[in-house]
Amino acid sequence: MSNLTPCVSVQNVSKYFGKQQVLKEINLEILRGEIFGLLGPSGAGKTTLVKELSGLDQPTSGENYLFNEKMPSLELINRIGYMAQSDALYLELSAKENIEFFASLYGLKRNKQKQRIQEVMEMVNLAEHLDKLVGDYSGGMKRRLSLAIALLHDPEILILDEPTVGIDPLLRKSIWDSFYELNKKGTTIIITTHVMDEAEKCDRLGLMRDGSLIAVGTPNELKEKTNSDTIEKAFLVYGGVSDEN
Ligand SMILES: Nc1ncnc2c1ncn2[C@@H]1O[C@H](COP(=O)(O)OP(=O)(O)OP(=O)(O)O)[C@@H](O)[C@H]1O
Repeated sequence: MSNLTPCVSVQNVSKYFGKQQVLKEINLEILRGEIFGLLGPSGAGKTTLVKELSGLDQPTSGENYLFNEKMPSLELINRIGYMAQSDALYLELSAKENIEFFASLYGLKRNKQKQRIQEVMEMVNLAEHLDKLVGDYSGGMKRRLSLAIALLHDPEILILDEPTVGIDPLLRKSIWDSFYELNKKGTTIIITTHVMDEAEKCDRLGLMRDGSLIAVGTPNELKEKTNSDTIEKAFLVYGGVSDEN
């Protein structure tokens, strides 16, 4: 649960790719210790926004701050864990070699590496598959390995771009259990999704459409304010689409 101190502040952020405006004057604060979900259809701008928060891209105008530091900031790299939508893994190497590579990038000390790698691989249920070539992993296994890599350095903010795509419901539940576990220990989690049941698991949600943040609140607030019994219906109301016809 959050302690009401913002750790992320998005201030008047707009982003253009050529002439296309994909983020439209976004203002948002994410609190320390919360699980914050960005929900919206494909193309809404979720990935663009989380990439900026991870320091991988920059706004055309406006500013993003993490821990009061303007992004992108090299100094913050070790405090952020980012899991991209597509896996950035070396298919011709084993999972162990992949994860060791990232552990060295993060500067994890040799004696700590082994223990930490074991911990995160157990968390995502892959400890038995450490020596397998990643090229032989299934899609879901690759997602889980990417998640393990994002967790390696025990980041204070974990930014996850559709982390459970291609993962079966049972494993999705166990991965969400790990998120809750990390969150209990104080990790702030920012997650993009277009899965409604996943949105319900977040402390607060930001609803995005066509580059705009159209509403922010707890799942219950969003439903109550729109007289809706589901987040999906609330989304339609905020988006200006009535579902009654
Ligand atoms: N590097 C880029 N160059 C040009 N256009 C881009 C680039 N990255 C994203 N876009 C465009 O920006 C818009 C928003 O894309 P973005 O990936 O942020 O959406 P999203 O909400 O994450 O969608 P999805 O759920 O499909 O990942 C899309 O129209 C996309 O085509």
